[in-house]
Amino acid sequence: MGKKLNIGLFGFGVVGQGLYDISVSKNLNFEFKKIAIKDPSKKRTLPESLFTTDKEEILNDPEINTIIELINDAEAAYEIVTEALKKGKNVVSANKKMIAIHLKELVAFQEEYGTSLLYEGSVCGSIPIIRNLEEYYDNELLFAISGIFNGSSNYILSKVFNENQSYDSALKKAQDLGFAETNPILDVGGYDPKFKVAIAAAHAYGIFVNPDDILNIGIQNLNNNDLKYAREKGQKIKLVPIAKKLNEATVGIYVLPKLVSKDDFLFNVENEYNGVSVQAAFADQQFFFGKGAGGHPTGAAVFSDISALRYDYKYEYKKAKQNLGLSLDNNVGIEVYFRFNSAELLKEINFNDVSESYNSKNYNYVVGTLTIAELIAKKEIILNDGAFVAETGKREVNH
Ligand SMILES: NC(=O)C1=CN([C@@H]2O[C@H](COP(=O)(O)OP(=O)(O)OC[C@H]3O[C@@H](n4cnc5c(N)ncnc54)[C@H](OP(=O)(O)O)[C@@H]3O)[C@@H](O)[C@H]2O)C=CC1
Ligand SMILES: N[C@@H](CC=O)C(=O)O
Repeated sequence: MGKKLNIGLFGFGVVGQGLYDISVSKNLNFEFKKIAIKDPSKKRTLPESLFTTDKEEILNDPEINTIIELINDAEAAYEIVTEALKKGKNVVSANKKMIAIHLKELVAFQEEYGTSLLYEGSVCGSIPIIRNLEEYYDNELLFAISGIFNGSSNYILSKVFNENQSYDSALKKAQDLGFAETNPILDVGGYDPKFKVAIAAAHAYGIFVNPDDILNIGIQNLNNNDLKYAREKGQKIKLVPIAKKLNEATVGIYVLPKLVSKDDFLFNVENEYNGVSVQAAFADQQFFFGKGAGGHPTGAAVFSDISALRYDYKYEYKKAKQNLGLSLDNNVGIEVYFRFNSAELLKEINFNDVSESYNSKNYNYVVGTLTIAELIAKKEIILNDGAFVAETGKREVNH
């Protein structure tokens, strides 16, 4: 049955409540001793005596040996998680922003204080990708890991593409269903999948990358012309993060919308579902599919981490310990569909070549190749123009 866990839970929102619902369905020898929340005036589904707004009441309780951090504030989460690890408490978190920004330091804290931090729910909700990267692919050379890592933006894309709903109403539904981050620009702007791919890259390649160095352009400027372009080509638009090995020394990591064809597994990943494609040297391509957002799917991943802590499970960061010496390189060439409003913007963008160009009063685009570094340099003016960029995925461009 494993050792008894006395749990201090932080956060009783979508995921916290989802976790609680799951926990009452099975006796795993753990108990929620206290739950920290922010707003004491909110109505709760559990007795008031279980709740506190004082984090120290939990962190200083010697009986509480396990902290589950499920709050919607990355900075406060960092304080809670580091204090818990330093006090010898094991932690489960689903806070991808906090983990991606601080991962290197969090690994060091685990080693220094002999504690364990697990975060399966932080990457692609219910899909057990971190444990698979850690345990199953520990000795496998990985060429790439990519897919759909954000439930909200995929939900929006499904609704606008398949059901002709408006972008705004689809976003509102994703928020109402509890899929979206408190600030939804994290979802639609590609920040959330960037945090997730940065975490996955640490386990796939042993590199700890500052998320600020990774390109993220999302679906925030998508319009009907972009949808029409994809439909005419029999394709769909998906928001796709990728981490891919470029050579013996470098890895390319970025998040961009992508035009995907019927023969791509991602084509049929709809709504809040996520899909993770792993391209490995010997196993070849493998595909993981499951719900990427929502209280119960994410709660299930958190529940599995809690269960693993009963047996003192820790990530070993095996790829990082292999000292592969890999680093991020943004000098990656890609082909993009680039729809823009102002001709001035196009003049600012350094394309290596342009294979297709269309101009009319209300719709202008080019298809051409450029580097991720160029998109990073011009990201602000691209977004301010209302331009939309999507990788075509058709041409492998040498870098
Ligand atoms: N929703 C999803 O599908 C998924 C979410 N995640 C991640 O899980 C985490 C939680 O998300 P979610 O449940 O959706 O968020 P919610 O907004 O639904 O809930 C957040 C909870 O955190 C509490 N809270 C906020 N600040 C503090 C604080 N300083 N101390 C104590 N409690 C605090 C809130 O309290 P109060 O109730 O008083 O407002 C609330 O109960 C986030 O990191 C998110 O990115 C990960 C995967 C999927
Ligand atoms: N906002 C996130 C929640 C899960 O990580 C998403 O939509 O995927």
